[in-house]
Amino acid sequence: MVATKEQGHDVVVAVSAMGDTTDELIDLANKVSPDATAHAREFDMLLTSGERQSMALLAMAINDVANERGLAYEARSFTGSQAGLITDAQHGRAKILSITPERIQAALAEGAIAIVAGFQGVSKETKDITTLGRGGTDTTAVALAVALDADVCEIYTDVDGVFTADPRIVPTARKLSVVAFEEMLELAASGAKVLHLRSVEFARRHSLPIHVRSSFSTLNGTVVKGSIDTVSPHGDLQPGEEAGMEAPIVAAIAYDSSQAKITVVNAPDQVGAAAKVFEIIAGVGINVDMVVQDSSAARAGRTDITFTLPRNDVERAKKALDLARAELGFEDVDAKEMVGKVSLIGAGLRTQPKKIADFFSAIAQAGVNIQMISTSEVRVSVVVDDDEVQRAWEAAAARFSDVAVEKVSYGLDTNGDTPEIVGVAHDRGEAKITIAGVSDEPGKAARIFDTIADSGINIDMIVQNVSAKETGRTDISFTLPRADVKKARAALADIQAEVDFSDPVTDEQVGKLSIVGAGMRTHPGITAKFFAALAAAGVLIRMVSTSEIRVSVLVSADDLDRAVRATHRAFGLDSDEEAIVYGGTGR
Ligand SMILES: Nc1ncnc2c1ncn2[C@@H]1O[C@H](COP(=O)(O)OP(=O)(O)O)[C@@H](O)[C@H]1O
Ligand SMILES: N[C@@H](CC(=O)OP(=O)(O)O)C(=O)O
Repeated sequence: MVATKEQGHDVVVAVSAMGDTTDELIDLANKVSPDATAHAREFDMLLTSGERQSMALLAMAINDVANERGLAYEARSFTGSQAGLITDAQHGRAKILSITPERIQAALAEGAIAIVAGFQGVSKETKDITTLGRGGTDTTAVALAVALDADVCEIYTDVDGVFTADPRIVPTARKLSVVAFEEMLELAASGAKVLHLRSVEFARRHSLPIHVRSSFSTLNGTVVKGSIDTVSPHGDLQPGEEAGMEAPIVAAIAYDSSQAKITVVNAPDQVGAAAKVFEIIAGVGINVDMVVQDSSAARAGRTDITFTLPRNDVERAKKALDLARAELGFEDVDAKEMVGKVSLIGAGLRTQPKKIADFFSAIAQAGVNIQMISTSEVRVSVVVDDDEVQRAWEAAAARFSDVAVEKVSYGLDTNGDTPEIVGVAHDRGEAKITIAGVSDEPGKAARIFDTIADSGINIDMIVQNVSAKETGRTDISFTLPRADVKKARAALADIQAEVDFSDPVTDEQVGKLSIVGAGMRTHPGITAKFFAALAAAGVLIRMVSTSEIRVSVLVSADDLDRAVRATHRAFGLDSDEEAIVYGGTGR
């Protein structure tokens, strides 16, 4: 900081709490009150004190250095509220509405270093102190950088940058020098906690580069910048003025009617089954797009694996799979040549699930049945019958009026230079809920996810796999933060009779593993390679979901670390040197 200031730059610093301070404050609150978080206003007031300690102490330390060296500047600390960070009134997960950083600008104009307490703001409506949610200091830093029109936002952490995997799990992970915004979004959303998801989203909206680097060394870290997405508009995505700086944005509704879908019906649910299916497909040079698989306890050791692919490749894929029927032990290959995909493209979709629910409900109201779902931070896609694509798209476009509408076609972009994947991320904080026996009619998924969204729960993976068997029933599975399981079950119980499904089954012993990279759009066989690595490590895949540039699988919690290492190795990401983790837990 001092060095940067001495180079003639204006410097604003956002600080987090020291060490385990935030966790200690939470423990303290729990000792005083049995249900501390119920006192939402006071809980937030308490938690913001950790950052206030850091900012004041840091300002003193810098001022001492300046005095000692006879330098002509000072450091001044500001709370989030003093820095003009205006939020909505949702305690514990407040969203930034606007920033009016006049006091910071005045301090800079007087030559001071401004130090701002991270992770906090003040509610526009109630004037109460709010917090942005755990890890929110990254978001404070990026938001301030945007508001102050800074050249770059540097995020200091306890590793040298963003690595190809968490260096705590994979010591031979490699540091990436540059990562595109969409790739970083997928990594952060998949558990790479080195950057807070919301901070990446914020930076992407405003095209502000982030430099992730170590607090303990002066090495260059990782720069997050640039877009790989040719479909989604990027740059200055602007939400409506009232909605605030983090409001979800729907930038486009896209559709593609050149797809086909194949379901491998009743495959044995055992290690290596999915790997074999995709090895066969990759072997005939076909690139798959969406993949879903969900093994539910109700299916007694059997699972369906469904994927979409270019229509021209269907016959070839079906033939190749049929030849391997005996080896693979599945019952049937069901090919549907005429399906299409409708996608909602935008920003902040996952952290504000209401938009996803709206999308499903618009399609349901048009009487169109959803056959497959895939979700990511920047895109939600559904597969529907080809002759209903147009209708589904029109309904969605009407619901999200004022948005750009695009027609995109499926295909490979041919830039072969991109690496297959940039990294592997993992997450141990999720649980899986399966709702079996949902009748396969328009509107059911919409009702379920609308209810979950109303409880303020962010859903992660969603898999709905319409079985080729004519049962008229489907299973819907999704993953969510483990802490929200109780709330979700209560919400589901309320609509169980109305929507009509069997008792939801919860599994908390799960871990999620994802591979991320723009390269998977150009390299066929990535899914096969991923699944083969898991099979070789003896890891059973329990659920699969994909986005354009990510493949995620759910595995047993006990298998997670092993699975991460095996995958990292299989994609040739291991480095000869061990990464340095500088200690400290940084909470
Ligand atoms: N792909 C990754 N690259 C770098 N670090 C990662 C990655 N995935 C997970 N991490 C973890 O993120 C940690 C840094 O995040 P965090 O502790 O939240 O930082 P801070 O407390 O400094 O904000 C690292 O110590 C590392 O274990
Ligand atoms: N202190 C807050 C905010 C924060 O950003 O923390 P960290 O930088 O340690 O992730 C928390 O623990 O959530």
